[in-house]
Amino acid sequence: MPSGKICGLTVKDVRFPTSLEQHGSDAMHTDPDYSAAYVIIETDSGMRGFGLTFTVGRGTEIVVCAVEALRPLVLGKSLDEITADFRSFYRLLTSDGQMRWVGPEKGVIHLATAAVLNAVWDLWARAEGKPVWKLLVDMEPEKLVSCIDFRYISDALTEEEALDILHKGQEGKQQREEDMLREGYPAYTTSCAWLGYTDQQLTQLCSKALADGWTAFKVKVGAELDDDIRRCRLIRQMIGPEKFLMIDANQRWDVGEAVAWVTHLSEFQPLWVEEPTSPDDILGHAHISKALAPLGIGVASGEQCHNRVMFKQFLQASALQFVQIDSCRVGSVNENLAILIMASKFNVPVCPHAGGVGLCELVQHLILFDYICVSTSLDKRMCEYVDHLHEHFKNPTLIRNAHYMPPVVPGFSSEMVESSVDKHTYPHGEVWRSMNQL
Ligand SMILES: C[C@H](O)[C@@H](O)CC(=O)C(=O)O
Ligand SMILES: [Mg+2]
Repeated sequence: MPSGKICGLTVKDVRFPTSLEQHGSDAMHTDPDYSAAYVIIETDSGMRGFGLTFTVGRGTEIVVCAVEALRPLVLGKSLDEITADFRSFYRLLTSDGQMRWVGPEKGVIHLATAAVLNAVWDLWARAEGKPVWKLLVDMEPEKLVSCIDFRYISDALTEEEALDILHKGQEGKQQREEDMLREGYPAYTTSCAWLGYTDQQLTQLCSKALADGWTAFKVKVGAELDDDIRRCRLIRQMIGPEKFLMIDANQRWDVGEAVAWVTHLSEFQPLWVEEPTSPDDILGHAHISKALAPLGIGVASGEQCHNRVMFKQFLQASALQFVQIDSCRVGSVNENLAILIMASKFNVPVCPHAGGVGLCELVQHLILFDYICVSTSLDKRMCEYVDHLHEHFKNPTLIRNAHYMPPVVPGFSSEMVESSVDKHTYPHGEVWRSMNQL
C-alpha cells in the first residue's frame, strides 16, 4: 500500500505513577514517575506510526511542546521522500535555523527528535511489513549508511569505514539471525534492586529472578556507602560468585569520590559501575576507567549521553568499557546506527540501557541488529531488562530464559494500548484525576 504523505502528528503526555512504590528509584532520581511523550503520525493513505521518548515525570510537558515545535517540519512529507534521503530528513529536524539554538542535538529538543523519528521508523517498518530489527538486517549497507549523519564524527568514523564494517557484518548474518530467533538476545535485570526497595523486597525479587533463570543483576548504589555494602553483599551472597553483578550510581559522585566509593565495593566484583559521575565528563570517566581497571571493574554510560559526538569522544578517550545506547535519548535509529558502528570500530561492547517505559520494547530491535550485522559477537554483551509497564504496549517484549526473543510484528513495538494512554494521560486521565482527589 502506498504510504502517502504525513498529514497528522499528535503527541501525548503519558505518565505512570511508579514513584508510589519506588520503582525506578536511584541515587539521583528518587521519585521517578515513568513517562512518555508519545507521538502518533498519520498519513493521508491511512497508515500510522508510533514513537516515544522517555522521561521521569515532571517536564514531560516541555518535551511535548518541543515535539509540537517540530510538527511543521514533518507534515506534508511522504515516507518515500524521507527514506529516499533519511540523512537529509534527520538534518532537517536537527539543524533548523532557529530551533537548533535550543539544542543543538541535545536536551529537550533532541528527546523530541527521538520521539518523532522513532515514529517515522515505526511507520517505515510497518510499510515494509517487518519489525524494525529485520528491516535493518535486510537493508543494504549503502542504504544503512545513507541514514547516518556523519557530521562531527568523520574524524573517528568515515562513511567508507562504516560501509566496510557493515559489509563485513554481512558474512554469516543468516546464521546469526537464526540463532537469535531460536535463543534470543541475552538480558540482565535491574528489577530487583531499585534504591528505594527494602532488603526484604530485594531478597524476594532476587530469589524469584534466580528461579526465573536470570544470570546478571544490576544494583542501584551511590546514596549511602553502608547501605550499598549491605545490599551488594546480600545480592552477591544470593547469586553466588559466578553470576554478574553491576552497580549503577546514576551520576551521584565527583570523580575522586567515584574511585574511592567503587574501591570500597570492589570486594563484590561488579562487572561495571554505571554513570559514576556527570554524563558529560569525558575525561572524568577516562580517569575513573583507568583507576578501576586494576580492580577488574569497567565503566558504563550512555543513558544520558546526548548524541553521537559525545559517544565519539568517550570512545576516543577510552573512557567507557561498555557503551549503553538508548533508543529514546539520541536521534532514533539514525543516530544509534552511528554509535553502534563507532563502538564496533573501537571494539567496545554495547549493552543497551532499557527499562523505563517502552525502552525495552524499542531497544531490543537495535541490539538484535547490532549482533546480526555489526558486532557479530555476544562476548561481554547483554541488554538491560526491567519488568515494568509492558502491559501498556500492544506488542510487549517477550523474555524467555532471560533472553529477549525477537519481535515478529511489523514496526518498532512502540504502539501503546489506547485505553492505557487514555487512563494515564497527564493530568486529565482517570489515574491522575483519581490521585488528585485523594
Ligand atoms: C530513573 C531511572 O529509573 C534510572 O534509574 C534508570 C537507570 O539508570 C537504568 O535503568 O540503568
Ligand atoms: Mg542506569
